[in-house]
Amino acid sequence: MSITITGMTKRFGQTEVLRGIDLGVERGELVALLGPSGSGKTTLLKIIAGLEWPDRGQLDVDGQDWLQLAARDRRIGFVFQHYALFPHMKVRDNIAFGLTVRPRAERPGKAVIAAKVDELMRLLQIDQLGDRYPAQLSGGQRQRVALGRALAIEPKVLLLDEPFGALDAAIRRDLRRWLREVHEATGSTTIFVTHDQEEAFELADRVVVMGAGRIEQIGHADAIHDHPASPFVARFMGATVELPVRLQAGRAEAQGLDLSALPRRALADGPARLLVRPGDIVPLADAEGPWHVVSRVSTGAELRLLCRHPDVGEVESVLPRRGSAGAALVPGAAVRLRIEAGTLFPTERRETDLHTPRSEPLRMETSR
Ligand SMILES: Nc1ncnc2c1ncn2[C@@H]1O[C@H](COP(=O)(O)OP(=O)(O)OP(=O)(O)O)[C@@H](O)[C@H]1O
Repeated sequence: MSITITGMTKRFGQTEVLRGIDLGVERGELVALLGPSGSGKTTLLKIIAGLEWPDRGQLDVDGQDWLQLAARDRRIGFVFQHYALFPHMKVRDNIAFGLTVRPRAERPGKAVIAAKVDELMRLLQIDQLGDRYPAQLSGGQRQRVALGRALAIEPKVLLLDEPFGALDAAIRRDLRRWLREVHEATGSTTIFVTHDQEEAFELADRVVVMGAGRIEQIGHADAIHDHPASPFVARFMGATVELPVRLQAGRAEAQGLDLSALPRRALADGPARLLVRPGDIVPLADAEGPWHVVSRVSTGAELRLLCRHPDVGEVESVLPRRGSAGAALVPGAAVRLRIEAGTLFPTERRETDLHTPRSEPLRMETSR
C-alpha cells in the first residue's frame, strides 16, 4: 500500500507534537523515522495505526481516506518496543492470535491457520520454539514472535516502534539483517521508528529525519550524512563542532582554519557557521597557531585532542591513533586545523535549532 500524509498537525495540550507533516511512502518501501526523543515519531506512527487522532491533515492509503477508518479495519501489523505477548499462550498460539479472533465468516480454517503459523515460524527462524511459553524465550526470540504475530494477519502496512530497542547490540544487528529479509519476502509497506542512526541507515530504503514535530530531511544515508539540510540534522549526524567563518564568493575563510577541502556554497557573503564532525578536524603543527592543543587522550583506537582558540573556544578532534601525525600534538603545541568535510549554514538560527534537545546520542558540547 502507498501512504500519503499531508499537512498533519497534532497538539497535546500546549505541546505541538506534529507541526505540518508531509510524507509519501511507496508501496513495499521500508522507511525509518529517525529523530531524538520527543520529536513526534511515535505519535505519527500511532496516527497511521489509528491509535491517535490528528488535529489537522490527511492520511490516504492507496487513495482511501484512512482517518475515516477504525483502527481494526486498517489491517495494520504493529510492534512496540515492549511488546507484551500473551504469557499463558504458547508461541504458536500467540502468532495465530490475530487470525483466531477474526469473525467466524472471515476466519480461516484451523489447518490453514496452523500452516500459516508454521510458515511464519520458519521465516522467523523460531520453528523449534512453537510449544514454548513467552517466559521460556530470550528477548530476541520474543521480538521475533511479536513480529510473527503482527505478520500473521498479512498486514497491508507494518508499523514498528523501536522494535529492537530493549535488546543488546549484537542481537539488534542480527535482527536488523533478518528484518530486512522478512520485509523483502513479505513485500509489506513498512515504517519503523528508531533513534539509532546506524539502525535507520542500515535497514531503511529511505530515512525521514524528524526534529521537534517537523520533517527536517528525507533521503538515503549518504545524502543525509554528506549534505545535512539543516544545522539540526548536521548535529544529529554527529557534527557537534560549530566554527564561525566568513564567506567570500562561496568560499569559507577563518584565521587558523584550512578550509580548502570544502566545496563552494551558494550563500551570501558575510558571516556563516560551519558544522563539522570531530573526525573531520585534523590539527596540524603550526608555530603561528592560533589554536593550541589543550588535552590529548588516547582510547587505544583513537586519539582525542581538545584544541583551544582564544576567541572561538575549544573544539574536539578525533584522529585514528595509528598512522596519525599525532605524536607531535602534545598539550601546549600550536596548531592550525584542517577541516576535511563540513556543512556551511547562514548564521541566523531556525526555530528547530532552539528546540534541539540537549541529550542526543553522539552529541558533545563544544564552547563557541
Ligand atoms: N498521550 C499524550 N499526552 C500528552 N503528551 C504526549 C502524549 N503522547 C506523547 N506526548 C508528548 O508528545 C511529544 C512527542 O512524543 P512521541 O512519543 O511522539 O515522540 P518520539 O519521537 O516517539 O519520542 P521517543 O523516541 O522518546 O519515543 C513528547 O513531548 C511527549 O511527551
